[in-house]
Amino acid sequence: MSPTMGLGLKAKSTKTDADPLENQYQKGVIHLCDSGIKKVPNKYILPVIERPNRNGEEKKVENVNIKLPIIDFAALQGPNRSQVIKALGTACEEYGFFQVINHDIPHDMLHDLVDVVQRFFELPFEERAKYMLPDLRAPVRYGTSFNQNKDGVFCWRDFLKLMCHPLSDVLPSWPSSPVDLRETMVLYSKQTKIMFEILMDAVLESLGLASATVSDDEVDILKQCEEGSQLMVANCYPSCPEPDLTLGMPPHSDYGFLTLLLQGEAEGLQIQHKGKWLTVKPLQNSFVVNIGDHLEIFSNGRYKSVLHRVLVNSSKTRISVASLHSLSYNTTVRPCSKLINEANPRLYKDTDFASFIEYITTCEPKKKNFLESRKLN
Ligand SMILES: O=C(O)CCC(=O)C(=O)O
Ligand SMILES: [Fe+2]
Repeated sequence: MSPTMGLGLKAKSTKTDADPLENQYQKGVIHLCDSGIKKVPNKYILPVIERPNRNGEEKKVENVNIKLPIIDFAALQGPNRSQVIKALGTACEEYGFFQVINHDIPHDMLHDLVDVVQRFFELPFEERAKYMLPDLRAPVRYGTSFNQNKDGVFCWRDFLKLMCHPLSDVLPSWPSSPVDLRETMVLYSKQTKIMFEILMDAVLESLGLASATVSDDEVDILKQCEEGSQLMVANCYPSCPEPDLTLGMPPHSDYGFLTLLLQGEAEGLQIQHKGKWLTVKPLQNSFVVNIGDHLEIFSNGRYKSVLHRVLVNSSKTRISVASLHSLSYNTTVRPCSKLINEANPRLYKDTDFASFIEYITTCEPKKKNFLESRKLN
């Protein structure tokens, strides 16, 4: 007899009650949809409390659509910069999200990117499966759900993650099919990196850190961003027969400093604002930018990473491409010393990208639980 049984504790069942289709789900939702399913399998059905559109009132479109604060990228670099910086600071404090227009990334390039990503997701499963690697640090990773090794309920999403730094090291691992994928994604990653650096500079200015030599040891944070990490995540959310039962992505915050998101015409992204889920209205050729956990830490809580999630729909596949930027793998992220004083004591411990990866290897990512684990007291 096991030593715990006599104490009335339940012995762990040796019976395997694994779903026989578990293996199938690991292959992703595109694969699942290709098999012609008409209903959402239990594996994807959320508990009622976590489902979208729980009450009819949330369906009244006029109540839920939101136009995010707009940041004019061209104006940011012109004579009205100080006004734009002010608007940026307000957007960061009130929403944690903003929409960037008038940027200088050619629209053709955005179109080509979405097109090549779509063609990647349309490749035969065996071709995509070459990149299904369990190691979260792999420079290229194809997968499904949010964290398929940990998620109890699966999300209605497949993804391709590409690390972008250092490019010459990672590029040979990127998918070789479609043939134009590497070239298109390299061009795009370089453009988004430049845009990130310009936006970070503006964010620092909005925090009153114009000099940019701001970290404890007087290391230039912008320089660290320039040498930092970039992860591109292409998301595919196939149309779903019962979209009210599941989510494309669960509520989460992004780990880095800023995320630059390109979404197509299909709605789906929702952000949490004042306790409500609001749908971000897509604006053609613009970027949705949001604050990640590392910027929340760096700003010592002045700018907060905001929970967001993705709804799926029954009529069309949705594609999005997120570019996540932070410092390099082992560089410490800590609250900026100039933002700490008696009235604003230090709120967070030191962290880095490596600790985040370690955390999600061992815990189910839920909402902002990584950031919570970095809070002092
Ligand atoms: O697809 C979207 O709209 C959002 C994607 C997202 O939140 C992410 O990749 O972290
Ligand atoms: Fe996200």
